[in-house]
Amino acid sequence: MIKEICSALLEADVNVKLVGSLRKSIKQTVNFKELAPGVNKKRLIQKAVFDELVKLVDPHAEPFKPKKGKPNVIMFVGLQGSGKTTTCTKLARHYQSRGFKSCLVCADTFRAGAFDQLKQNATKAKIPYYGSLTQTDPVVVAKEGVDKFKKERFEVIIVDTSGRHRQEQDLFDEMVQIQRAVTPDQTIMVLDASIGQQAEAQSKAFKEAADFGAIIITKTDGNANGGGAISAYVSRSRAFCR
Ligand SMILES: Nc1nc2c(ncn2[C@@H]2O[C@H](COP(=O)(O)OP(=O)(O)OP(=O)(O)O)[C@@H](O)[C@H]2O)c(=O)[nH]1
Repeated sequence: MIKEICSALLEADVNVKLVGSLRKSIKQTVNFKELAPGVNKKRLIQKAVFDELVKLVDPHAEPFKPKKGKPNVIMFVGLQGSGKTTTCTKLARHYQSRGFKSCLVCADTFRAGAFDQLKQNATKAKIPYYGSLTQTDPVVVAKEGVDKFKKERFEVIIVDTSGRHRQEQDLFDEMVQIQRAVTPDQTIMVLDASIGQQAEAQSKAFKEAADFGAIIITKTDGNANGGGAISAYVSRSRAFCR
């Protein structure tokens, strides 16, 4: 059974070294020689695997929690099409349903249609939003939006930024400028699960530029390679957004 589980993890693009250490820890945890008769071995292995996987992604740090009664600015960064806009709205709804006055700011002036997309998502989710069809400087839009919502006493202000690649220095500089302008309490990097082992280099580049505090992995529903992103992430020892 352990062999099957390890094969499944390898198929899901989990780093081979991680699978090896996982296998070792499971074998140490489940000592077959000393098992009492009648013990359900299958259950025991399942629990050991589950515990090890949880340990693997445990950031050993308290996840970011917004504070009531004050503005908490969250900025999203990530590659093009990784799912930032979609996830921003999901997170805004998540906090809204937990009693936080939440809103969205579209600082993506790069992609035509980005503001419309955010508007559509936000309207559907009944989340107030801010953006501009005429202002081309994302730093200005981000600052205006955050200032406006702060004045209106919003508690969770989520800033969506445009997608960028680590090779695009100008876009990276722009991301840093937005970060300086809105001084977020938390920066979240969004990673598409299908990126696989590439995630490590990407997250390293983003970490060095924007110093994110958490990662959200998207599209785990449609792709079997989520393990690559997870293992790359584990190697960078960053906190998952929970
Ligand atoms: N299956 C699946 N699709 C998703 C998920 N998250 C986002 N998408 C889809 O992925 C596509 C890109 O998502 P966006 O939210 O626009 O990504 P983005 O990072 O804001 O894109 P840019 O602004 O161009 O950088 C859209 O078609 C989404 O519907 C997810 O968790 N699962």
